[in-house]
Amino acid sequence: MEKIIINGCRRLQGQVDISGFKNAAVAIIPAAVLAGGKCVIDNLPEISDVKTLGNILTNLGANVVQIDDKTVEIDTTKMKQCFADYDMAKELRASYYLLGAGLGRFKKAKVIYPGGCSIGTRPIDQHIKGFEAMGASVSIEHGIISVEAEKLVGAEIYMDVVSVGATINIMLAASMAEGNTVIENAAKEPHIVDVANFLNCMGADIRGAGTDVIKIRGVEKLKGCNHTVIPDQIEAGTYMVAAAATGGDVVINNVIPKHLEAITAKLKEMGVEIIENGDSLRVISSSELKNVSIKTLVYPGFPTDLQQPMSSLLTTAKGTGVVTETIFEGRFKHVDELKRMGADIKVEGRIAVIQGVNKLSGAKVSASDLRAGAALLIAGLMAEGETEIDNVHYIERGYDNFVEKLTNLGAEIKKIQL
Ligand SMILES: CC(=O)N[C@H]1[C@@H](OP(=O)(O)OP(=O)(O)OC[C@H]2O[C@@H](n3ccc(=O)[nH]c3=O)[C@H](O)[C@@H]2O)O[C@H](CO)[C@@H](O)[C@@H]1O
Ligand SMILES: C=C(OP(=O)(O)O)C(=O)O
Repeated sequence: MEKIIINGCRRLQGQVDISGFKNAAVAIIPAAVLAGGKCVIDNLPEISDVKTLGNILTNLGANVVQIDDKTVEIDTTKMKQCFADYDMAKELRASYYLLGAGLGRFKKAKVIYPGGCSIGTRPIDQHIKGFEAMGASVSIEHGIISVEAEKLVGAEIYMDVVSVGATINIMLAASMAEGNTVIENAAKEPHIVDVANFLNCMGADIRGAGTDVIKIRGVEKLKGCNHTVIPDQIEAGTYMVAAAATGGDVVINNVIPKHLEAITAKLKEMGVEIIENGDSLRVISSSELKNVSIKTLVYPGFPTDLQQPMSSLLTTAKGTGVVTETIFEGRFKHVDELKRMGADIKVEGRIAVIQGVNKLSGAKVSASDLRAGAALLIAGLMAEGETEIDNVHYIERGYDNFVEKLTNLGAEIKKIQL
């Protein structure tokens, strides 16, 4: 077992380079199944979700070669089917992208019902609705989802809820369906655009990604290609919050500032100075920050993945902040841990009311999920004394080399093996 130990109250200063986007990478790796050829994917984050997906593809007959720390070559030529190993696939939610990719290439696939972090229910009815509209039959038995189509045919699909996962899964399948697919009320997140760019580079014909209407003309065959994953907006946002929370002055490199507008606006509202310079943002905190309210929304709204880290920052901001989580009902599990550190937070359903206190104090806390872990890292950096965080494996699902990156910024943080 591993733990993180942080000695708090150190001002973060310096520069940090942001890695490739986890939530794009975990869709792009399964998408390589569609190529039936060799793809080279770089700027991948060094995180456990990426490693697990590489292992799943290897197990399915793909040749996955690590070229360097951030680059893999995936050759899916010899793959014959897409029935993912149960135990491997249950490690992460994103294994469900093998459904869309397998359906597109082999006209069938089997994957465990979504696993990953426990942040509330992760329904897939919109994915199923899309697959069925294209002529697939879908069954769920013993926790395994099976999809199969004699003929996959493009369709007009109106999404009842805006879903990132369903939009991507339908794009994957539709890329190799016969005829045209239109996804209405599609999600617009940056990772949708990145996956669409990857598919188009493989020879797909997708237009409109990044808007709420995506049009896909199915093609018979795709081919391998090279792709660079976009920067991780959530990792970037987490370091922005960490800088703000420690009275810091940090330059965050390799970002797309447009993807960070929601978090930038909120931090500015709190009194943080943010200076944009090309693909870098400099975050300069002030001694007294004002509390704000946030409401998680689909892109370009405030991302649910940053709600927990942001909540830590609000615990010592002056006044009252209201956090409304509209996407995942189980995303307040970090709150009890923050209270252990002295935070004043009341949760009522999907709303948390945070009353700013003077300081947090270090404590032994436990990460319940990936972004709860990020929230506790930030709280530990803010707190007086020592904070001990367990369940480090959750944080490693999504944060590339975070101990090294934070140490380089002046944090006193170490990982210990027990
Ligand atoms: C909109 C949103 O913020 N999506 C985030 C969500 O994507 P993820 O793809 O996991 O979640 P979705 O975007 O699919 O879910 C959005 C909402 O739609 C609901 N839903 C989803 C699918 C479905 O078939 N039926 C249904 O009702 C979900 O319960 C949720 O309330 O987590 C990812 C990983 O943290 C993030 O990268 C995404 O940005
Ligand atoms: C919850 C997350 O990931 P996943 O949906 O892959 O579990 C996340 O990235 O915050």
